[in-house]
Amino acid sequence: MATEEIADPGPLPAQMPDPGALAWVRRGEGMIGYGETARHKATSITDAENWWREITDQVVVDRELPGGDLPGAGFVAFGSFCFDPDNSSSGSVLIVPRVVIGRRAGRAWRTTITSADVTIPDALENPTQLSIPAPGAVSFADGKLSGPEWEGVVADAVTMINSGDLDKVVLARELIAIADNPIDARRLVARLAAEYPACWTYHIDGLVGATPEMLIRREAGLATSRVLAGTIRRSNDSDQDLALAAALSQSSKDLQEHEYAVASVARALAPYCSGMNVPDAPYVLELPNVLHLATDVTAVAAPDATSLRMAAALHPSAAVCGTPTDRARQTIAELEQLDRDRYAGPVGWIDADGDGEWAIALRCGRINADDPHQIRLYAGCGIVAESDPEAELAESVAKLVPMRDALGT
Ligand SMILES: C=C(O[C@@H]1C=C(C(=O)O)C=C[C@H]1O)C(=O)O
Repeated sequence: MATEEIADPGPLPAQMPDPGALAWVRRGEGMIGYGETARHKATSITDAENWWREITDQVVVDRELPGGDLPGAGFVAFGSFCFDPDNSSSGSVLIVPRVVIGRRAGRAWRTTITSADVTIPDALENPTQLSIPAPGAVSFADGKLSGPEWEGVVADAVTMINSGDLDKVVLARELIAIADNPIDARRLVARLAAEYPACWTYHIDGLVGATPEMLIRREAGLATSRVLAGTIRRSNDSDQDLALAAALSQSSKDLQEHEYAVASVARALAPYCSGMNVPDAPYVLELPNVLHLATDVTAVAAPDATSLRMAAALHPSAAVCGTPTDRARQTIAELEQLDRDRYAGPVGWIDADGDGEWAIALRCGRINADDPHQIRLYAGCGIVAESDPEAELAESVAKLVPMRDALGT
């Protein structure tokens, strides 16, 4: 394995040489990976962490980035995990690419990772950006449930919350997009990264999206988690958006939903950290399509608490599952009628020191590996006692906008 400093490569999404290339991009920084040195089909996040420890022990480092450590500039794996392996036909994966092109803090690098006798094909050595075909006309079909049927499921959840031991449950729905031409993840990555620079845009093994929610980032011993819960659709008018932001930050329904999510993160993180800071009140995170209540939790990570270990402890947080966790997970399995696949699971990367970023795979879709004309899009909403099914459906529609737009002409 060798890392060298390179001249600024330009926009990272334009560095993806083939539709399978891996991407992790935010505000122009991040990494593109291509080729595959190793792939691990993980049975759980903990299993992935064990595998990663084993292979990092075997790595021979020929060259490191001169002048210090930049997280990610070296041996890395990209990963994507199922939301609930017990209720999915899909699996989780950790991929070590052959080549990584990265940019961070004004520096750019190229890492080459090969196992003993693997040579890097020329096409991967010198990626040339071909013109990427547009998906053409795209039509949308409901998944198992239509919008009104999903509203019925939300109403059932509200009834359960009001009569039982469940406080909050996150219910999701899917939309199937069918395109005239095969859907190329590179085009989606480029568009999402341009439109949603504050989000983490990713592509790993057919799962592509731009998420605003960071489950856990570990960097040089500092752990950070961005918790989101409580959402309002934006208008097209900035004065009205200000009023909406004020309403959101005072809405007791949204504040309660948010509080459940923050408490679940703080509780799960506590055994792995010291000096945790949990702000008293959320701020409003503005995205082009929606406003979210947001809280950034920070803490000092214990030396052996790798980013994957903390992700295993945090997943599933109340932002994507509910409260109490087990009861919410069971309710999702009973009511949702959806294979969440890797939607709402951790997605991100880890380096040899255990630093890394694991976001929650939201605002995303999974390209059908057998038929790349199809992609399944997902969106979910936190349901609490005061939730209104019609408003939740509208919220899910707003959350589908980034992917729908990225697929558009
Ligand atoms: C579940 C999703 O989003 C989550 C649910 C939110 C909510 O209900 O307000 C807000 C952000 C996310 O934590 C999604 O985008 O699919």
